[in-house]
Amino acid sequence: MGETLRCEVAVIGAGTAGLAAERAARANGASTLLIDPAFSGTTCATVGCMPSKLLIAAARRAHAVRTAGPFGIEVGGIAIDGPAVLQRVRDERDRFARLTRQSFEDLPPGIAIKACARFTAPGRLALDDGREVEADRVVIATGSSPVLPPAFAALGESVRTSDTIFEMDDLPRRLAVVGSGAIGLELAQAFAHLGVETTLFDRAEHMGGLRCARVHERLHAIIAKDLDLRLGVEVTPHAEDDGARIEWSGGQGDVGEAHFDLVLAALGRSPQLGDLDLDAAGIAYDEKGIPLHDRRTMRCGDSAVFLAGDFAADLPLLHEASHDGAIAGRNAAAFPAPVAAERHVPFSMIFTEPTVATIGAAQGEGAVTGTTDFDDQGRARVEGRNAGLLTLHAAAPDGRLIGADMVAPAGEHLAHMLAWAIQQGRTASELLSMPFYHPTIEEGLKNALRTICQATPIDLPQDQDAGTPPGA
Ligand SMILES: Cc1cc2nc3c(=O)[nH]c(=O)nc-3n(C[C@H](O)[C@H](O)[C@H](O)COP(=O)(O)OP(=O)(O)OC[C@H]3O[C@@H](n4cnc5c(N)ncnc54)[C@H](O)[C@@H]3O)c2cc1C
Ligand SMILES: NC(=O)c1ccc[n+]([C@@H]2O[C@H](COP(=O)([O-])OP(=O)(O)OC[C@H]3O[C@@H](n4cnc5c(N)ncnc54)[C@H](O)[C@@H]3O)[C@@H](O)[C@H]2O)c1
Repeated sequence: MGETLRCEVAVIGAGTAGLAAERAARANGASTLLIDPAFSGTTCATVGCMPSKLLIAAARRAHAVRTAGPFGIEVGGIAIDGPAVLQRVRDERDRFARLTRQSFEDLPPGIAIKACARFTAPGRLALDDGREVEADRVVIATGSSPVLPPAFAALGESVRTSDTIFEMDDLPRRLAVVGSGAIGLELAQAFAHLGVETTLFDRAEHMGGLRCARVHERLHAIIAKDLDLRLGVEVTPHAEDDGARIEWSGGQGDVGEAHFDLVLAALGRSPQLGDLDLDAAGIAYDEKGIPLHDRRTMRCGDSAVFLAGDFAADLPLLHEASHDGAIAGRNAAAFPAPVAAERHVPFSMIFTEPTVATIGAAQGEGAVTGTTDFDDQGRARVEGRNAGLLTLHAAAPDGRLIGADMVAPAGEHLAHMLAWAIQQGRTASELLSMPFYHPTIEEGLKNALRTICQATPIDLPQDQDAGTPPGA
């Protein structure tokens, strides 16, 4: 029998969510243990947010240079040095991962336990090094991993997921990206802008979780200019000596096959259940194995188990993982009197050019929708980034903003502004009372806001000008 470690709060998984949970539990006075088999860095730093944004940054440079012609700037002989692009991605990524690992070293002695955990009973964990943990409360924060169905796994060396794509030595010549969610869209466009001949497939007709059909139509037109886009198709992969052959067929008569050097499977992520053995934890879970929990407390039923991060499969995003962790950690420490937290407005972005974002509620019954078209918006046109559409949804009768869908230039800034306004319960009229600098992309929002004002009894504030300066 190995050693038994005891604590008030044990956190399983040292990713963004687990680190936040341990920090919060300790700050609230609990004795803690943080258990992870690797302590190699978070998904965000090692294979997620940061390497993907680094690749996108290189792609943006390449795209900007290639599209400089209309500004009277001719750049001849553009050469993309694939190994150098990927090396910078890894070098910068490794720096972020190193900083994350340093934060493990800052943990008080004895808290980090390098092992894989599984439940043997409520409040009891077996570690794979033979030790046991007895904890009054447990936070599960084991994250998620890429889905790779057997037909794709059978491609061997010719298939990559986001876990392995950044380890390539060089860019492929022809790439198939299967899955047009956040990962597929971001990486397919980035590789295409880096000169890789790219085809993006999805069995669904809709990309990137956009809810508004008009915004999706605009996204479709933008992405289809960058790469070969095939939505609504079933894909069958076949291994070949020097890559893979993809056969596809769809309801619209889109049938074909092509050879690719590499396939990127971006088919979604599933929670890392591993051999946690949730039955032994004494908690109820759904058909996918996700424990039933309350998002405001992150507590599973009336048990002493809490969830945080991608494992909870609510909104698998970085800012939600850290918020989950803070809520779960505090409540695990405060047990048995959990505090219900206000959750952020649901808010997700996809870092394509232009940016895709969905915020809050979709266009629904009773909602008033205003639109901003960026195809001819002043500042967007000045910058040669005039492509995109934004729909802004407000509740009747007061024009309180409730949600937005967009594919928009400077979308990451617009999306933040709107997410904050929506979370604060602001009305269209209140936003129009704020200063809008000229000429900016933000100014474009006025169109959508004014439409909402006109459709509600609370019209444009009387002390605000209703005119439009040139290029607004
Ligand atoms: C390619 C990609 C790009 C992304 N880009 C963005 C983005 O731009 N913006 C954004 O907001 N989000 C993005 N995300 C999502 C974001 O990275 C995740 O939501 C976030 O990292 C989840 O953190 P986590 O703590 O839940 O999981 P993780 O960081 O994965 O941590 C889970 C930890 O649990 C450990 N573990 C697993 N099983 C056990 C066990 N049995 N015992 C002990 N430990 C265990 C693992 O070793 C790991 O360290 C991206 C994700 C990917 C894949
Ligand atoms: N910018 C960001 O915030 C960002 C970036 C990347 C990832 N992420 C996070 O990572 C999560 C996972 O991303 P993802 O893109 O892998 O998942 P996803 O669930 O968003 O998209 C998966 C896509 O694959 C398609 N698909 C599944 N099986 C298929 C098959 N056999 N053939 C064809 N198409 C198939 C689905 O229809 C879907 O469109 C996201 O939900 C997001 O939370 C966030």
